[in-house]
Amino acid sequence: MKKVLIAGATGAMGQKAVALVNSLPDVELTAVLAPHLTADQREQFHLAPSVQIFQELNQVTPGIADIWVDFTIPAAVYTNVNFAIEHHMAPVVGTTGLNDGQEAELIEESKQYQCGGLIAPNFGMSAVLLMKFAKEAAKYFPDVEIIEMHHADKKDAPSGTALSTAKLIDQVRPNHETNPAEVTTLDQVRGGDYHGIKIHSVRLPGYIAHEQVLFGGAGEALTIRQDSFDRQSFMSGVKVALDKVLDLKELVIGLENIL
Ligand SMILES: NC(=O)C1=CN([C@@H]2O[C@H](COP(=O)(O)OP(=O)(O)OC[C@H]3O[C@@H](n4cnc5c(N)ncnc54)[C@H](OP(=O)(O)O)[C@@H]3O)[C@@H](O)[C@H]2O)C=CC1
Ligand SMILES: O=C(O)C1=N[C@H](C(=O)O)C[C@H](O)C1
Repeated sequence: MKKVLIAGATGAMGQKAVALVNSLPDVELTAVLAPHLTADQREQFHLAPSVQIFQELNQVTPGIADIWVDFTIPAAVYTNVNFAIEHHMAPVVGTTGLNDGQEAELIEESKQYQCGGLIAPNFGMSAVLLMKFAKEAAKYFPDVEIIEMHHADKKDAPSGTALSTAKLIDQVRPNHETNPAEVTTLDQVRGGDYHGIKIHSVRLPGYIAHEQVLFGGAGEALTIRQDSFDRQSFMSGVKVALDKVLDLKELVIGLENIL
C-alpha cells in the first residue's frame, strides 16, 4: 500500500485529490498539510480518523508518506517540494508558480536524494494534447499568441499551462518579424511577453480552466483550444502519476513524459 500526503487538501483541487486517493485500492491517505484545517472538520473534508492533520510544514513527520501530492499556492510550492524530496516523499505537483531556476534546483536535488517525482502544470489530457499540437503547429506558424481563461479566484497569472505552452513553442518556432510600427495607447494591452510570444490572461467567474493558442499565417489562421469544465478532469492524470511516480528516478516535468 502506497502512503500519500496531500498538501492543500482543503482547496478546490486538494478536495478532488482526497476523493481520488480515498477511492483507490492501492493507496492510503495518511496525512494532509492544510494551514487552517482543524480536527473537527475531518468529516467535512472526508478525512478518516487515521489521517494525520498538519497545519505547518515543520510539523510533518518524516516517513508519514511515500508520495507528496501538492495542490497549494505558488508561494509555498518550492519549500514544500524541497521538504518532500529531502524526506524521501516522491512529489506529485500540480501547483503552479515554480520558475525555471527553482525547477532546475529541484531536479538536481531529486537526483542527489534519488527521489523521483513529477511536476505537471496540467494534469488534464485536453491540455497535454493542446501543448503537443501547439508545439507541432509552431514549426509552420511562427506568429502565435496565447489566451488563457480561468476562474476569478486563480492566484497566479499567467497560468502554468500557458507558460509551458509558450516554452514548448519557443523551442521550435522559426524566427519571425514583429510589427516595428506598432503603437499602444493602453498599458499592457498587448499582454505579457515570453520571448516574443504574447500571453493574455482572462479571469472571470463561471470559468474553470481554458486555453486558446492562435496561430496566424498569410491568408489563414489556426486556433487550438482546450476547455476544462470540471476539476474532476484533472484526476485521471493525477491517478497516472500516483501509479508511476515511485518508479521514476528523478523529478520529471510534464505529464506527457510519463504517459
Ligand atoms: N496541474 C494541474 O492540473 C492543476 C493545477 N492547479 C494548480 O493547483 C494549485 C491549487 O489550485 P486550487 O486548488 O484551485 O487552489 P485553492 O486556492 O482552492 O487551494 C489552495 C490550497 O492550498 C492551501 N495552502 C495555502 N498555503 C499553504 C501551505 N503553505 N501549505 C499547504 N497548503 C497551503 C490553502 O489552504 P487555506 O485556504 O486554508 O489557506 C488551500 O486549501 C494552483 O497553483 C493551481 O494553479 C489547479 C488545477 C489543475
Ligand atoms: O488554477 C487553476 O485552476 C489551474 N491551474 C493550472 C495552471 O495554472 O495552468 C492548470 C489549469 O489551468 C487549472
